[in-house]
Amino acid sequence: MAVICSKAIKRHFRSLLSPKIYARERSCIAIIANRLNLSSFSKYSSNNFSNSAINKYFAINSQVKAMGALSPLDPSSFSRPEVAIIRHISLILDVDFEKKVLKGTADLNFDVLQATDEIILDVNDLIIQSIELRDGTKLQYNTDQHVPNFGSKLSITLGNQYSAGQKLVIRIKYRTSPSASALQWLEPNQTSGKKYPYLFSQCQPIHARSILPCQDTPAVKFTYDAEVTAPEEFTVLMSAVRGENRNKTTMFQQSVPIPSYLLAIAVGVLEHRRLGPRSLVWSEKEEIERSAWEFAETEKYLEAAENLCGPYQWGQYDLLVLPPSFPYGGMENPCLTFVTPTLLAGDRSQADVIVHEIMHSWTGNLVTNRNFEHFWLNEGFTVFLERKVGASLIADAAEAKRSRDFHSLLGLQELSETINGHLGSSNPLTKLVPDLKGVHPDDAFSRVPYEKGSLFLRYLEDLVGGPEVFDEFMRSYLGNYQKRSLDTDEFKEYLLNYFSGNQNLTSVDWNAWFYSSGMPPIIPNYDTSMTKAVTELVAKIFEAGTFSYDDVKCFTPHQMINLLQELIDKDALPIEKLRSLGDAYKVNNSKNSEIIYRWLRLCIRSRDRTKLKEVFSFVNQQGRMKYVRPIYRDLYTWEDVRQQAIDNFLQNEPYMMHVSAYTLRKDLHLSE
Ligand SMILES: CC/C=C\C/C=C\C[C@@H](O)/C=C/C=C/C=C\[C@@H](O)CCCC(=O)O
Ligand SMILES: [Zn+2]
Repeated sequence: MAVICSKAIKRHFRSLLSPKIYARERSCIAIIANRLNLSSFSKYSSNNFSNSAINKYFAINSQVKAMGALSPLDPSSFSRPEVAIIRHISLILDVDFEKKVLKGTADLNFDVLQATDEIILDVNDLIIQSIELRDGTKLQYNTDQHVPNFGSKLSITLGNQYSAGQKLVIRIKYRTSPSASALQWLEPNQTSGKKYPYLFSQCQPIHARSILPCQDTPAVKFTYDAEVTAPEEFTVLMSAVRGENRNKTTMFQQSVPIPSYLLAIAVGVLEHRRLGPRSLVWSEKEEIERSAWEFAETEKYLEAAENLCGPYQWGQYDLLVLPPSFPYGGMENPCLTFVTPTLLAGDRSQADVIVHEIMHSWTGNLVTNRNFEHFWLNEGFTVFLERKVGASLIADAAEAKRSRDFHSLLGLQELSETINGHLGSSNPLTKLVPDLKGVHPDDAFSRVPYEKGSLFLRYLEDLVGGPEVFDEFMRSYLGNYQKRSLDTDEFKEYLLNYFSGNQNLTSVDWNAWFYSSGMPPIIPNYDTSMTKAVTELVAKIFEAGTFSYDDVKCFTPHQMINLLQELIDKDALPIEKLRSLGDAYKVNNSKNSEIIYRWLRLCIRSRDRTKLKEVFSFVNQQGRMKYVRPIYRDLYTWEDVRQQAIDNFLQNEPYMMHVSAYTLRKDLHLSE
């Protein structure tokens, strides 16, 4: 159908345009023809092909032309690192809370790899003031048409031909825009102290280009230093080792090469407490004691991680507890993990998020996906290692194995909800390695790379002989690819070479694992002893009408999560039954956000209107997308409250981070 459609569209344009224009636009028409679906085509092929349709064609045309400039190596970047690659960036930033802008000077240090007289970078929403060489020679530059969400291609003319092997430093003076997609500028009333504003960034996947002109692809890794000036009362933190602070200016140094998505900055009125020899926890004063208690075991996790993966290479490992609008559980910014305050459960039950972020110090941060189609190499490996390290903290070997398998089963449960519930099993975004041409990585984000990826590694581990051999392989892989980026094919080749005598690997259907949509082709034989009690209780819940705290009093917080998630996957319970379950199992007054989130979803599913106030207050008080997005999607399916959900979103949108507003608009069908 696609071929017929594409040929028909080409024929149609040929009949409409003059031969001269058709010849000029031919290659663009071919791209458009391959991208448009049949329903869009019918708009173009209607008999009264109006002026507005022609205008629309030219608008699409120039956008497709601009998108055609995206790199063949990374579908999310315009840059051309194969020509000249950034090795180091020196940044000078001035934080202006009044105007909500960063004023910056970036010295980009390149190694030229191919003869060239041009450098191409990614920018989004930046105001460029000047571009010059180190000797002050001004350079000409051009910013191409803006492609929504991808930004623009910035082409810099060097004036002279540079040859392979030469070094080149380009100085760019610029300003960010108040709407920079990587930055959230918080008003004082969005902070705990309510007195000072706050700034934080989220560059993953492709938002660094809204903070500085760069090669915004994880194929490129660079070291950086920075000098950041902010008003007196504020502390500036970055994804780097913090140096001295003089005259409102703080110095930073990151001497391990990082991809652009790991650049990070936070500026607020902050306090800190020591957690261990290489760790501080930072937050506003109001959260600092709770944070220091919740994350007190950080050094223990770091040591367990080092036992598995080798020495921690980043020097410092600090935590920053952000204001509630931070959109993720955690972000693995090097030297300084960013975390949501929803982790402050008061029982250390969300320590797995900290272990996850620590494991990124090896997988993701040292060994990095080449582009976001291979995101599973970051996240699947990290989840896999997180569960190994989590288990290694349990003294009893049999219990450790049971616990590892239990957490894998929880992951499988989330994967199943994502694939069978939310995305649909034929959705191409359920492939382990999706095609991201024309797809923004934020639109592709789901649990799939995390859980399908880690499950695949567990399948391989079982196949090659278990943890003893596979742990050795992991260390070899990490050593080989550290400070580099790779793709899925390179991983496969490395594994097959490493285990070259192992016949079991001949049975792996690589194509199915990497490129089939839906659930994984094979599910490992996990130990179900910790889910058994939950499965039995679920059966009882659907039969019995009465509940007692005795049913769950021996459950760990994660078994409680397992139970609620099981109920989410089943038919909605009648309201009265759900209410008495909530009272008996004391979920109504839980402090654990993982439990509250699932409980509120169950209440929505049972259409309990009396819980709506609590539901809206939960989504308005914190912005962790893992919670907020499924709740809004559930509310959208409840027709009677759909408009209320949309109104609530629109009212709160101005206080959300870019990525939250962007994805929620789609979840609520307010944008495509
Ligand atoms: C195949 C997937 C394709 C693209 C995804 C690439 C980037 C995803 C982008 O949207 C950014 C993700 C950032 C994630 C940061 C932290 C997460 O690990 C948090 C997980 C959810 C949570 O616990 O809140
Ligand atoms: Zn992660």
